[in-house]
Amino acid sequence: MRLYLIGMPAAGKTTLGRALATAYGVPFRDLDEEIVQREQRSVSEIFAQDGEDYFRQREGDVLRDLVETMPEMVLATGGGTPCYHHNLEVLLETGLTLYLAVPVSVLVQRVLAAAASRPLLSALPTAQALESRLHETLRARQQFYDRAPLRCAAPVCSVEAVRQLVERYTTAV
Ligand SMILES: Nc1ncnc2c1ncn2[C@@H]1O[C@H](COP(=O)(O)OP(=O)(O)OP(=O)(O)O)[C@@H](O)[C@H]1O
Ligand SMILES: O=C(O)C1=C[C@@H](O)[C@@H](O)[C@H](O)C1
Ligand SMILES: [Mg+2]
Repeated sequence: MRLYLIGMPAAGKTTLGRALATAYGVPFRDLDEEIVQREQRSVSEIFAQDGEDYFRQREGDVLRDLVETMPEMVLATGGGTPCYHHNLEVLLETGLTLYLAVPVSVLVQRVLAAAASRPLLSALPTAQALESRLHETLRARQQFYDRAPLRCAAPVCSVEAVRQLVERYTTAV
């Protein structure tokens, strides 16, 4: 099986993705981490040195490479992945996509709690500025996220809850 997790920054894609991969006994991949490994520099460095367009190009290429080489995996995508370079079509056509729908208020708390790991977002001057930015980003991305066949709306989405969703979906289609 190929299971793809999409959603906003700090939605829990990496955390839940790892746990799901263990539960299903398939390899876990994190698209941001794959890009970092191949580029030998952090996401922030790539953005600062070569710009977002370059990052999005790399993101699309690495996604396609992973899909071609990994018949089974749980993949945590980057927050913007489904919104660029027809990546969403790649996801929808090659695996099962789950949208982690987490309220902006929860995302704000998580970003503030782990500021060091998200320098771009946590550089915003106030919690209100962060909240506005996340609302704005979500508004633009919702149309992409909503095309996922599976959605987990609780702020805390358990491995068991996802397994049931997947089971129900795969027996219904
Ligand atoms: N189900 C959960 N309940 C509570 N906290 C969680 C949960 N899942 C993740 N977190 C916490 O929220 C933060 C973000 O989680 P994580 O890094 O998995 O998100 P992400 O979607 O991969 O983010 P990014 O888009 O930045 O890669 C982490 O600090 C993590 O410990
Ligand atoms: O939401 C976004 O646009 C991003 C989220 C991260 O996962 C990284 O892919 C990068 O920082 C861009
Ligand atoms: Mg992540």
